[in-house]
Amino acid sequence: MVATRDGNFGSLLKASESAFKLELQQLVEEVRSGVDNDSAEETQSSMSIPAQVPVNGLYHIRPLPGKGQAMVAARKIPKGTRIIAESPTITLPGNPRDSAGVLHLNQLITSQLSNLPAATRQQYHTLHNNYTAATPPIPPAIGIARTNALPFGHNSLSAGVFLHASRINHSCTHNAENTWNASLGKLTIHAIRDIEPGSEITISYVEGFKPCNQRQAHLLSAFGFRCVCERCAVTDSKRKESDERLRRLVQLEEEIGDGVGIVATPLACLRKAREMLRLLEEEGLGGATVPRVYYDAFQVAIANGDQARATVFAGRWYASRAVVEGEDSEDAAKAKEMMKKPAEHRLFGTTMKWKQAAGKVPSGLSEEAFEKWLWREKGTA
Ligand SMILES: C[S@@+](CC[C@H](N)C(=O)[O-])C[C@H]1O[C@@H](n2cnc3c(N)ncnc32)[C@H](O)[C@@H]1O
Repeated sequence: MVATRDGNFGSLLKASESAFKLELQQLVEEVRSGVDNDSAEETQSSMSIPAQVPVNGLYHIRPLPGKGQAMVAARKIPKGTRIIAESPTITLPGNPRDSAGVLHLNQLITSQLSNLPAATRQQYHTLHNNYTAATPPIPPAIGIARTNALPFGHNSLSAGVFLHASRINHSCTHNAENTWNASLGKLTIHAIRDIEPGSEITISYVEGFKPCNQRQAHLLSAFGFRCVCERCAVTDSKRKESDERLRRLVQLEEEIGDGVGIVATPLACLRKAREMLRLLEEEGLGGATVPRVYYDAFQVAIANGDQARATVFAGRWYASRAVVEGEDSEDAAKAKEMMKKPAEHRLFGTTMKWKQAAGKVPSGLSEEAFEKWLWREKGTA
């Protein structure tokens, strides 16, 4: 069911006790300030109402031992569900942790906060501040921005602080992914695995394929905690295996990304893409890299004139992108277009080495045989 903001607020008012009047007033302002959810059953404030009341029917925000506040699933959240779509409370032109101009940053944040309702301002100041003991001291508004800023997309310089999404803790085996939806102008959080009721909803604070010690160093210096997730709290030999997979993922990503292999050694490129998918699965990383790899495989096929395989890869690119960002994301729309018209891609026919019409996707094959065909294993055309 799609909930409207007014509708949610109206039902909350009816349900409220007078003791919550002030908090509900804060809630009005908070809801107006931009928390939204496509699949929401109800939208409620996590910070101003009792913790046992689920927000949007999907999650609670409540404390967890050793982690401060956390976002916890209120019911089973299937893979691909949009858990939240939220407007930033404040926006920042760059990563506030990189910023040298503390005075300028403080002015930027305080001037945005001063334009917000008092309750939203108050809520901003309840967010976690990991920099209270910094030397030299830094203003709380900046400490909060540094602790809670989430980027507006992969490699984006801009970032924002969010009243709900910024409560999501980190895990290296995160079950949700944060992305910026440019057409909505909102940050979205999607479940990238099924999430059981009562389980914590987590995202990754670490970019790329960093080995365990680098992840730990970053999390400790930027966020002040030691990660004890299932990928970090393992035996030395398991950690070595994991680090080796990550090293190989970095290498494969670089090799595929150089662009030359797509036409010079396309078969090797396809093998590398397939190996990446296998390693990602072994590492339990089901996030935004998966659609990127399928896009690479799509490009290999289409650059060499194979519209049949390109169609299938575009379908997988689309499906995996829709899981992490939703069907309304720009990249999902592009993938959908390529599924229908692969020959319209700019690389189509760079060579016609693998020329094949779109209608030549084989039917009636077993799953195994289909995969062999798709990845051009020996003996398949
Ligand atoms: C963006 S905030 C997340 C919400 C925060 N827990 C709160 O209470 O508002 C980041 C901070 O949460 C805590 N945190 C996040 N992930 C954690 C984890 N896996 N283990 C322990 N603390 C974590 C750290 O204190 C970190 O600086």
